[in-house]
Amino acid sequence: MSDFNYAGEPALEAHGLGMRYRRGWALQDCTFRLPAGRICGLVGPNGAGKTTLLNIAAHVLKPTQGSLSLFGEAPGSVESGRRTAFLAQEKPLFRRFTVAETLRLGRELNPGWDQRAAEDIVRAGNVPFDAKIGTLSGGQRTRVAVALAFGKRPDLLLLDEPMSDLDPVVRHELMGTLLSVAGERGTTVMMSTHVLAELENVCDFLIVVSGGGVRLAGDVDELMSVHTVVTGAREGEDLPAGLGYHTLVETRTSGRQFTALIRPEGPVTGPWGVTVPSMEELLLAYLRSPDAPPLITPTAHVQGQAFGTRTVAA
Ligand SMILES: Nc1ncnc2c1ncn2[C@@H]1O[C@H](COP(=O)(O)OP(=O)(O)OP(=O)(O)O)[C@@H](O)[C@H]1O
Repeated sequence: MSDFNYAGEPALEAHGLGMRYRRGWALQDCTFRLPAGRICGLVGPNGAGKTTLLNIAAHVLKPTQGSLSLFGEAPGSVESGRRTAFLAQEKPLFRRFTVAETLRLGRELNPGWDQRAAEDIVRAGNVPFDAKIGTLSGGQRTRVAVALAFGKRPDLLLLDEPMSDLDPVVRHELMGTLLSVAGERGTTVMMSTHVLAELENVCDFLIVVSGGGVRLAGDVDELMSVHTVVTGAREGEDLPAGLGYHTLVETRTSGRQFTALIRPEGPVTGPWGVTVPSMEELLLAYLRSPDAPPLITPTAHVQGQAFGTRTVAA
């Protein structure tokens, strides 16, 4: 995709967003936008602030600083509530309700409810409609929660590690459903996960948070196009001097070899092998190097963005 979508309404936009708990700041100075219609992977180490960010977007938490808007509206507004569905890690469902009663509640609470989509998701997992939620396995409960979220026909789906208790086959199937439903309806998805391999071929947008800040954000093709993996021989104990001309995200050495993920600042010249990183390589490099200079690409860039986040030319 070379024609990046800069224009159009952002589904989610954060300005100087910060959240302080008693123990300290969980998020600080987060500024980025997620354009509508994107499938966004939200990645970061444990305690990075992913759940906090999703909880602010879902109006579960109120930020300490800054603001976040969903389709231009505050998270608590009727309009953004109607357009957004949140699948939290805990999946709070009424244990005494049956599956059918749970879906009926979804139908009563949501004017645009899609009963068929919700039922199809439940049926695909052979979950009995007359079973009480409290008697279901963790994975079956997750399936019902996914059905509730999809049945709402949201414009924005916020998913906090949604598939963590699902077996690999079900995970794959529900991910496929997620993609096809989102593709059909143009739903924006923001999904936190630790399973990096799962994001490849699924996400077209990435946000990496670490230590409470945004380290990387943007369109996947854009991000790939400004990073390069370089491999070559070390010079004595040091990396080749020419590498220092570029922005180094991560360097690793093994024996006399080095591998580096760089953001080239010009032609990469030298006796080195040069390859395009995979999404997993890119994400791992940023996760392993929390001190790498942050990068917010134009698709994720908010007008008047604070100094300290570097942008690349369009
Ligand atoms: N209710 C709370 N009270 C105090 N501190 C909290 C609270 N919730 C989260 N934190 C702290 O805020 C930081 C960010 O937590 P958060 O749950 O947002 O991270 P995360 O990226 O979702 O982590 P994980 O990948 O482990 O789910 C952590 O240091 C956590 O201990």
